[in-house]
Amino acid sequence: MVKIFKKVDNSSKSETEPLLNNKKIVQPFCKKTWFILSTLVLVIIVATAVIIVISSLQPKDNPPNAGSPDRDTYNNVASGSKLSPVSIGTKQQQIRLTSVATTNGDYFKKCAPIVVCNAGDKYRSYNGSCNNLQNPSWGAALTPFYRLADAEFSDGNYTLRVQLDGKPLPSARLVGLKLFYMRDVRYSDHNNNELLVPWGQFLTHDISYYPDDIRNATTPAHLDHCFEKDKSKIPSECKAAILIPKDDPVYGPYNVSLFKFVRSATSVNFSCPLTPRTILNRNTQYIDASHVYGSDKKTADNLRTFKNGRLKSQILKNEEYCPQNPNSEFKNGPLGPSKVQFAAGDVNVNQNLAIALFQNLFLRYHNHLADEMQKVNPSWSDERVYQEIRRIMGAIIQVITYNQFLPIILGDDYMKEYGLTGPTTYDPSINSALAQEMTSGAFRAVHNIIPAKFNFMATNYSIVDEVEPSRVLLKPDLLIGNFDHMLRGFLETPGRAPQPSYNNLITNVVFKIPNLDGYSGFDLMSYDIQRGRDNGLPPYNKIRQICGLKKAIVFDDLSDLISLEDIATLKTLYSTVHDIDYLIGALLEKPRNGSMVGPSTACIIGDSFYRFKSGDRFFYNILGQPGSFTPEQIKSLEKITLSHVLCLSSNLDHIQKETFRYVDHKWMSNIKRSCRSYKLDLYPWKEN
Ligand code: HEM
Ligand SMILES: [Ca+2]
Repeated sequence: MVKIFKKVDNSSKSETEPLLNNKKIVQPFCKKTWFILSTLVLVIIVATAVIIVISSLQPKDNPPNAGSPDRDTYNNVASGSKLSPVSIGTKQQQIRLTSVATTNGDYFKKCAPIVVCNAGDKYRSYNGSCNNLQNPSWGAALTPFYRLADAEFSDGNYTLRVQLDGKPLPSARLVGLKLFYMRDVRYSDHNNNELLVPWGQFLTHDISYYPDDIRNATTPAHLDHCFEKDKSKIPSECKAAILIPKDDPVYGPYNVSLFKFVRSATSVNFSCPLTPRTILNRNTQYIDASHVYGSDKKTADNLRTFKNGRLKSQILKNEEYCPQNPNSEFKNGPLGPSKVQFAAGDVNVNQNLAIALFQNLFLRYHNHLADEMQKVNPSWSDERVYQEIRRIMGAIIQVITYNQFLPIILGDDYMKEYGLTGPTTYDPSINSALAQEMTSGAFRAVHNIIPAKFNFMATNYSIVDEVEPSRVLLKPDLLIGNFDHMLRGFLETPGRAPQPSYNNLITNVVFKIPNLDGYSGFDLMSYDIQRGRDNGLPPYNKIRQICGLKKAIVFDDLSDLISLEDIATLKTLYSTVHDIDYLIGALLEKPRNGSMVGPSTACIIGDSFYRFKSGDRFFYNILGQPGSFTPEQIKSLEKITLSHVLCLSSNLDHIQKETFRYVDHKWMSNIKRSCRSYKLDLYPWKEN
């Protein structure tokens, strides 16, 4: 029997009265029941009042997230500390970080171009400007990374940080070796496949790019002189080179004594001499598919056919790929001549096969959607189709990131705590620019899930090739003809379990340059640590404070999150607990259950993605803006998973809905869905 309930005004009676066929049903209701119920209600009211009074007497530095697993940690926050995160709201406690940096406004006061915006624009600008109408340059390409805390340099402005006792920091290579050498322990993650890696990198290239210092383009050659006997001949760039210890198990036998490290370009390269060193992000700092289209109009126009909204492409072995870049500086890259150098919205498209695969997937997806949209709206111009698909692509990358990727990296609890779920309310006071602490620190900690090898898999799941990253640096030729093999390999291989170390190859022999005398190589971890120092990242202990974790006074205070064994090694490397590099602390922290990262990483990632969502006027589920999607369009977009993109842009025919989930093809193949079931419904875009 169906009961329909309707609110009635007469409060002397029960609040809701069941109606059936609009007739009142008389409920049996005796006086005794009425008495018991009202007594019960009275008791509840009194008890609640007592609880409220008691809790209001508690000190104000209560844990922002009482009841969560982080409760103890938050209890340790010094009360009133300027660096403490703030929790807001009562129903769903949310954590907000407050930047304590003093320099975030400098560029905008001194160097930002004057931008005139049209508040009614439906589409994003190419370079991200005019997203925030009060601060039109916020988040635009070629504006500074945001800082949560002031930069830390030993001279305040430029020179790499030193330890509290004045000694130089330990060599980045030495730190990596002592803590992580041959520590590849928990190899496989049987919940997730390897696809998290190319997605993580693809997402990174949407929001971040800072090239090496172009004023010092000759630096690598300079660095050959770092060991001159005549000290006056040693170039100043050597101060940032990464020293390799003599007893290095990999490089020692070849007498390789340093990694050539080139510092990043700063605002000085762009005629804006700010101090301290200020790094400009070359890509738009919104999740807006700028790596597909470009972060400026010239790049975007070069990638367009100007017909039917399509992007330029080339056909190789009967398949569609990104267009060739005839001007690529890597046609004769470190691995020898390369016939294939792709052009895309981000210059790093050819860095390795995984990112090249994803740039190509999204190029294909754009063209597929453009064709479909033209069918739905035959009268639309090339411009209209192109802009509408560009807008949809940005939205799809957001949907996949927030619905599929972040819940795995952060876990559901952090997702809720940092306000990364559900509808979005636009807040123009939020600058969504990418934090330096994120791009040079927290997000790089996810380098720990990069696998040592990429498997190429045939349709029968047999592995036809295993490719080490060192074979694919800046030379994506191998992708041609292997597109589906590579994609299948990522989908069908369990991921590398998150762990403190990076894989052994990427820290030792990746990007090995063959045919050179001696031995030359690259260590991603050394570079990540050094990049943090190059960009003036605050050390780990400072980030702990920003994140509301306990400030350590002595090394042993780290035992709340780091093992005693690792603390013992840290003591041999750093003079004090205040000197530890952020990335190192981030990697050593024990992740919270259900998350892949530790609290000080989750905090910076959580804050960043909160700002990318609430500070982006064009975020896909913000309503009431000229660029907003309609509720029907949002519904259609929210049905999208990465599996849609993979199905439509490859020859794979069955993919699971939870795209990043590892599905053992032997036992669980029935979880996979036919690619025919994945289709973006463009009907809500149909115009009469
Ligand atoms: C095959 C996989 C990957 C490779 C080979 C790779 C390699 C690199 C390299 C060489 C750099 C520049 C290092 C420097 O000189 O500073 C870098 C930067 C970075 N990577 Fe990765 N990475 C991969 C995947 C990922 C993933 C999965 C993430 C995160 C989820 C990530 C996040 C970052 C970030 C945030 C930066 C700095 C951003 C920038 O350069 O603008 N990477 N990566
Ligand atoms: Ca972007």
